[in-house]
Amino acid sequence: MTLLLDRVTFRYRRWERPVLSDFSYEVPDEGLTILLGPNGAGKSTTMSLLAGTAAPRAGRVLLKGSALTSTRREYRRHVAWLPQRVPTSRQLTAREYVAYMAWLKGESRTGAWERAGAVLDQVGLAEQSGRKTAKLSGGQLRRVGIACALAHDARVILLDEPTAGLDPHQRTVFRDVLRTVAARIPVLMSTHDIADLADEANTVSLMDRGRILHHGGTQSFLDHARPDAAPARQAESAYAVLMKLKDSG
Ligand SMILES: Nc1ncnc2c1ncn2[C@@H]1O[C@H](COP(=O)(O)OP(=O)(O)OP(=O)(O)O)[C@@H](O)[C@H]1O
Repeated sequence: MTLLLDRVTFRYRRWERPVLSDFSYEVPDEGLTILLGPNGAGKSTTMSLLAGTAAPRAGRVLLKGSALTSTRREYRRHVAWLPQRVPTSRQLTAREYVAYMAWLKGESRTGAWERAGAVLDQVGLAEQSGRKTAKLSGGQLRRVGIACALAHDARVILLDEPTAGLDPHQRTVFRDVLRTVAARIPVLMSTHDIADLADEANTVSLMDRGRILHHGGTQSFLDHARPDAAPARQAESAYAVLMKLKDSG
C-alpha cells in the first residue's frame, strides 16, 4: 500500500504564500509513523491532503499508483482519517455515530453496528456508548473520533493529534490500541507528545515550514539527541537538535 503526495503545492484561500510548495511525502507502508513539527509547520495540511479532504493546487495525491481524483469514493474507504476537530452529530449516541460513519465507509448496517460496539470498547468508551455525543467531554469525543477511524477496514489510518485532551490513563489506553492497530495497518499520526510516543514509532518524520527536515527510522532520529540527554528526554533532545541544525543551516 503506497500513499503519497507527489510534488504538491497547496495554499489556503486568500493566502498568497503556499503552505506547501513542490512538496513530496510518502507514508511508510507499515507500522507507526509519527509526524512532528512546531505549530504551523504544515502537519495538518499534509494530513488533510493525504486524507483527500483538501485538494492540491498542483501535484498529485496517490494511493497505490492511482490518482485520488479518479477514485474518490474508493479512496475515502481505504483511508481512515481523524481530523484535529472531531465532527459529531450531537443528536446521535456515541455508538450510533460511530456506526453511521462506518456505514458511510461501506460497512453493512449490522456490520457497522457490531463494529461500533467493538471499537468503542477498545477505546474504553463501552459505558458511554449509549450517551448522546453532545453530553460527552472533549477527551471522550476525541476517543469517539479514534473509534470512527478504527471502525472500517481501512488500508491506512491518519490521525491528527489524537492524544490532545486525553488524560494520562487514556493516553496509556490509546497507546495500547495504537500498538495493536499499527501492527496490522500503517498509521501516520501527528503529535506534540514526542516523549510519550517516540518509543512506539517505527518511523519519525519532522517537518517545519512546509519542509521535511528528517524522515527515517526512530533510532536514526534518536541518534541526533545530545549525548548527555537522559534516556527519557532523548526524543525531545533530538527534536531540539534537528530544529537548531535547520536554523544554523
Ligand atoms: N484554514 C486555514 N486558513 C488559512 N490558513 C491556514 C488554515 N489552516 C492552517 N493555516 C495556515 O497554514 C499553515 C500550516 O498550518 P497547519 O495547521 O498545517 O500546521 P500544523 O503543523 O498542523 O500546526 P499545529 O501543530 O498548530 O496543529 C499555518 O501557517 C497556518 O496558519
